[in-house]
Amino acid sequence: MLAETLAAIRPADPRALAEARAYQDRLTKPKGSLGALEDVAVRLAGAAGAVPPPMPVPAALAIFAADHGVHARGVTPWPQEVTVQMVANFLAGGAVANAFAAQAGASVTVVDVGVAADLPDAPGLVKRKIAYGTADLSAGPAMTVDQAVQALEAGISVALDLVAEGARCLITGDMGIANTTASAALIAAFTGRDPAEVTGRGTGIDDDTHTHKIAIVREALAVNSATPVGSQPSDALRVLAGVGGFEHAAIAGFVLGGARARVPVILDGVIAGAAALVAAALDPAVADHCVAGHRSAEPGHAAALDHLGLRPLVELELRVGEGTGGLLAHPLVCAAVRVMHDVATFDSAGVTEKPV
Ligand SMILES: O=C(O)c1ccc[n+]([C@@H]2O[C@H](COP(=O)([O-])O)[C@@H](O)[C@H]2O)c1
Ligand SMILES: Cc1cc2nc[nH]c2cc1C
Repeated sequence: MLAETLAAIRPADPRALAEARAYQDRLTKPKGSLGALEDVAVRLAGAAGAVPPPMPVPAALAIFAADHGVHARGVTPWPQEVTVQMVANFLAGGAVANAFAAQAGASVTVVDVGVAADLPDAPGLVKRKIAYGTADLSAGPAMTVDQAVQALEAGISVALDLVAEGARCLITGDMGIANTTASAALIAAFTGRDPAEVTGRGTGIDDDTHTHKIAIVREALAVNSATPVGSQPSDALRVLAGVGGFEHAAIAGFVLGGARARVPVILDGVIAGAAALVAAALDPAVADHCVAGHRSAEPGHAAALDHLGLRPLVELELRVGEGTGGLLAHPLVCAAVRVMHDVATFDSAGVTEKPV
């Protein structure tokens, strides 16, 4: 399924991109006056191969949940059980992501790809557990390449299923105590930045723990020979398996699945940024199908977005994950596309253009 998906992904359609850009300039507004929103609408036109692009509604949020062996190294103040407890909270509708999803009119699907506990069946829960958490990435590979592929394929099939059910915009979400450590390691590996530049404070840690966390990321990169990453897909898979998490792998698959279905994917925070680097290393064309919902407070997120060439729509110092930043950006993406559907042209409205 991974190979089939990679073979099916197409880059942005250059004709639709050019046509959308030219159309923006004919709408009744000064040229370029909608700033970055014009770029979003043009990007979606290129991704869909249509001008105007389809409205990105309804939206579907998928929260990929997993645990991390590196938790045992003291990289986060939170107990590992919070992952499974928050999964229950998402399913009961009580998390920030649920509130923001209600506001955005988005559905919420929770996917267990590696929580370190058994979960009872529940509406809205998709069970695709690969293992009960990863191994400690600072001691050796976090997972096998085979497990990484299984998690990628879980993400692809969740994306394709949501699109088959009618979703026309996919939003990435994550839950996993300690996953900002794996995110930092992936970002350092794929961007070549130093761990000290891209390792942040996650849910909130003191200076000593932050110094320790940077050292753990360095150990992880060294023990897994995770940098530099070569240009073959097998290199990307090896690095993902070495220092990633199951949710990173699944989110990378979710992004690939959206690109395959030509349905735009709004990326959330640093975990999604790290996962998108994996997806883009597997197929650079996926970036054309992504919108960066926001820029989180984690320093590695900006590094990931720069590497991907994506500009975040919202910057509110959010650092909760779950898909919250992606959900907040959804109405902006809708507004950008609606302009192309609803706004009159200078010709149709009889408005005089600026003399050239
Ligand atoms: O989305 C982000 O950029 C983000 C930044 C910091 C923390 N988080 C969330 O916090 C958890 C990981 O934090 P930590 O400190 O345990 O590595 C995980 O469940 C993430 O969803 C998320
Ligand atoms: C309470 C809590 C909620 C979260 N949501 C995403 N990551 C989280 C981490 C914690 C600790």
